[in-house]
Amino acid sequence: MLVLVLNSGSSSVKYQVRQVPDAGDDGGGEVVTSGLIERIGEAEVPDHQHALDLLTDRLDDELGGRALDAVGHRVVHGGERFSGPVRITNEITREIERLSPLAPLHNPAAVLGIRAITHSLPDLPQVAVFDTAFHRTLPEHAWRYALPDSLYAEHGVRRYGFHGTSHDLVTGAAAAFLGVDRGSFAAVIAHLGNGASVTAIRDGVSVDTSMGYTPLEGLVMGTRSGDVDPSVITQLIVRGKYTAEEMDRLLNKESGLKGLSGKADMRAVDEAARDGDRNAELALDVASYRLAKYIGAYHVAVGGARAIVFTAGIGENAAGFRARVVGRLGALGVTLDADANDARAKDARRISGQDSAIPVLVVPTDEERAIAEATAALVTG
Ligand SMILES: Nc1ncnc2c1ncn2[C@@H]1O[C@H](COP(=O)(O)OP(=O)(O)O)[C@@H](O)[C@H]1O
Ligand SMILES: CC(=O)OP(=O)(O)O
Ligand SMILES: [Mg+2]
Repeated sequence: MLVLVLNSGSSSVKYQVRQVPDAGDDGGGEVVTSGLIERIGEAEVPDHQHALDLLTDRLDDELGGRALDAVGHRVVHGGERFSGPVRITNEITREIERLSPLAPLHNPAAVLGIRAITHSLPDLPQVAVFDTAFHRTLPEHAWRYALPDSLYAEHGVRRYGFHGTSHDLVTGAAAAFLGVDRGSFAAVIAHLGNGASVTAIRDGVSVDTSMGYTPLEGLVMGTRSGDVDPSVITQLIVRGKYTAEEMDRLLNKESGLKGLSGKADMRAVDEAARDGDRNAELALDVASYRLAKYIGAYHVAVGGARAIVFTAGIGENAAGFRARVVGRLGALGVTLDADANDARAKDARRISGQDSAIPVLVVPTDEERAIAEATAALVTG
C-alpha cells in the first residue's frame, strides 16, 4: 500500500511516501520519495498553504503517475479523546482544530494539511496519528497538576505529553536491542529534536513525561524554555512589561538554546562552544543539567531503569551533548564509552562503558515509518 505521511511542524512540513508491505510480507517497506519544506513564514514560503501547494506540485512529479492509497498525518495534540490512530472524518478534523490552542505551533498546520488532501483527493482514506496517544497510560499522580480541580474539569488542564509515536517506537526498539521482553521493560527515553521530551517507561508503557498541557514544559529546547517558575510570566504581564501574546512568543520561539546563546540549532551551538563562546557553553550546561535531573527523577519513577536511551536529531547525532549528560549521571553508576559515543553509526548501539550500572543506548527514531505503518494497518484492518 502506497502511503503519504505528512509531519506538519511549526515552520516546516516533512513528507514521505512509503510502500508499506501487506501483513505477512517480509521486509520493512521502501521509501518511494521524501522531502522537507522549511522556513515557512519567510519570503519564499509565506505560510503553510503555500507549503502545501509546493508539496502537491513536487509529489505529482516525484510519484510519476503512481496513485496513493492513503495519507497518514502526524497530529501533535489529541487531547483526552484519542488513545490510538483514527480514520479522519469531518468531525475528527473539527476536533483536531478545537485542540489548536493547546498546540498552537502544530495542530493548525495539521488541519490545513488534512483539508488540502480532502479538497484535492476526497476519496483517499486519511488517518490521524497522535503524539499524545502513547501517554494515555500516565497514572493520575503524574498527569495532575496541583491546581484546583476546576482547571481540569472545566478547562482540560492536565499533562498530556507529546512525541508519543517516537517514544513508543524507540521503547520497542530498545527492548529488542537488549533482548528483553517489552512488557517488563523499564527505561528512560530522551527524544531530543527541535522539540525535546523525556519519558519514563515502566512495563513497556509511558508512566511520566516531561512535556505537559502543551509542548512547552520540561527540557531546554531549540527555542522553547521548558520549565520556568510560572510567576516569571504572571509578574512580567502584571507589571505591563509584556502582553500575554508577547510572553507566549518569548517562551516558545525566543527561549531555550536560542534565548541563552542566540542560536537554536544544536550544531551551531556546539560549534560556537568549541570556539570558546561563553553563552553557547552556558546553554549546553543548562540543557544537559536539566536533562540529567529528569533522568534521575525518572529512574525513580520507573523503579530502576534498565536502559537510558537517546533518540532524534540531537540524541542520535550530538555526541558532545550526550557526553555532557552522561557525565552528570555518575551517582547512578552510569559510565560512558567515549569511543562508542563518538563513533558514527545509523543503527541502535550501546555507548556506555562495560562497567556502567545502566546501559546507555542510541536508538534511531522514525516517526514517518511508524505513522505509515499505523495508517496502513487502520485502512486495511
Ligand atoms: N550531526 C549533528 N550534530 C549535532 N546536532 C545535530 C546533528 N544533526 C542534527 N542535529 C540537531 O538535531 C536537531 C533537529 O532534530 P530533529 O529531530 O530533526 O528535529 P525536529 O524533527 O523536531 O525538527 C537540531 O538541533 C540539529 O542541530
Ligand atoms: C511536540 C513537539 O514539540 O514536536 P516537534 O519536536 O516536532 O516540534
Ligand atoms: Mg520532531
